[in-house]
Amino acid sequence: MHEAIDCYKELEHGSYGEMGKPLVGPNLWPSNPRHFKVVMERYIELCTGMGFFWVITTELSKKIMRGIALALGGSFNELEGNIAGDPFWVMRLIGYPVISMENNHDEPENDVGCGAHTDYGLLTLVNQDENITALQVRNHSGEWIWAPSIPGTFVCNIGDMLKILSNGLYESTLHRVINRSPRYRVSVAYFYEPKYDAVIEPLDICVEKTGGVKKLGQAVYGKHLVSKVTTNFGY
Ligand SMILES: O=C(O)CCC(=O)C(=O)O
Ligand SMILES: [Fe+2]
Repeated sequence: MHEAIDCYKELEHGSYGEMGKPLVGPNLWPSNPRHFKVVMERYIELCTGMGFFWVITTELSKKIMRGIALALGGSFNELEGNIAGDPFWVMRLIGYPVISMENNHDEPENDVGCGAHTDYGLLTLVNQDENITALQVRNHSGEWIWAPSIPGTFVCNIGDMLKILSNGLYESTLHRVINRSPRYRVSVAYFYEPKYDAVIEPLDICVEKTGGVKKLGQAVYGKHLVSKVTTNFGY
């Protein structure tokens, strides 16, 4: 079980037609604490790198994507333009309550804070609560391994869209959260995504590296997002 505040890049009326409709309108920022909106917008700006020229910004996700583009054998801006020239983003502030032992067995109840899933977009930067190890990722051998928090770092997850672009060279890693600690755990997950209407398909350079055959079909990012979100939160 978990509780979360989700914020999405706000779309304007009419942008991206029918596909954009679920994301039209402003985020409902809590008024308490008072500076919450300002702080979160700055955090998002630092992660996205879309600040105005007079505002210092780190361009963190863009720089990581440039490193990935070079590592895949492309030009530094291979993943920009029609792919992520105008990136979409999602931000989740997540709280994982302390588990309950109310069933009078020694087995904890509701200890799965977030079920096994892959992230939808390009890259996720997870800022974890220090001193609570709760995030697990599944490795190649199918084992769940813990991803402990390392102070001053993010855990970076590859998303479904980067798996397609790389023709499967990169895996969108399955992960889940199990909070068995006696403390409420908080994490801040920032999702760096393609352009909302980007048509994502394997890059030629990656197809060449993987035997010349496209192993994965194309996807329209916005449609993938909406279908995942509406099935994940089906209430
Ligand atoms: O809380 C975490 O460490 C991970 C959260 C997560 O995987 C997600 O929100 O997609
Ligand atoms: Fe995730």
